[in-house]
Amino acid sequence: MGSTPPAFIGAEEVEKHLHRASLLLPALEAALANFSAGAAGGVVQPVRTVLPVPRHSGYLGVMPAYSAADDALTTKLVTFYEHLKDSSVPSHQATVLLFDPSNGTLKAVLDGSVITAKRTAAVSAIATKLLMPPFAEVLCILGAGVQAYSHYDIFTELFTFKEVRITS
Ligand SMILES: NC(=O)C1=CN([C@@H]2O[C@H](COP(=O)(O)OP(=O)(O)OC[C@H]3O[C@@H](n4cnc5c(N)ncnc54)[C@H](O)[C@@H]3O)[C@@H](O)[C@H]2O)C=CC1
Ligand SMILES: O=C(O)C1=NCCCC1
Repeated sequence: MGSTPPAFIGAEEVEKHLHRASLLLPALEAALANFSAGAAGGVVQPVRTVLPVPRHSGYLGVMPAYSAADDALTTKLVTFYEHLKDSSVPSHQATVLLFDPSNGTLKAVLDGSVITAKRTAAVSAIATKLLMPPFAEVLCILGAGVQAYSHYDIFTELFTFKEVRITS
């Protein structure tokens, strides 16, 4: 590790930077296009490694990626556990590590849970923008957890629905 300790960017600060979910769209659209372009797009993103923790009904996922276009080297670490009723611990918890790609120094440790919530919903919204039939007027959400909220936020920011139905 370099002499300067890595910055720690907590959930509140991440949330502040991404206060409108749609702020993520341009960066994600570019990243998805780069990924889809194969080697020419300069994205290296191996399939996520998932380590089961069967004794505790959980998993640890490791998700490294490098983007040449952004010169960004990062990995997300995400745990996801069977959600126990009334548990105060979220079923999914994540941390993002950001490295200096030129020398491998760890530059920042970011809360990854807000990023996971908003990124996942934003990618759903991008797919929906391309695939949604023009006459769609009801938004249906299965589940009422973290992703339900983040999907509700961005979908109602970007599209107009007559009705929202949530089942959980
Ligand atoms: N592809 C991706 O990048 C990501 C995918 N996910 C996935 O999205 C899903 C939701 O994640 P979170 O909202 O963070 O979880 P969460 O634990 O916060 O919420 C899950 C919700 O689903 C409800 N639920 C459980 N079984 C159900 C059923 N049979 N029918 C209807 N509702 C049911 C629960 O009551 C709860 O409201 C999970 O499957 C998760 O693994 C989550 C994060 C990223
Ligand atoms: O991409 C993610 O983040 C996750 N995907 C599926 C399950 C847990 C988290």
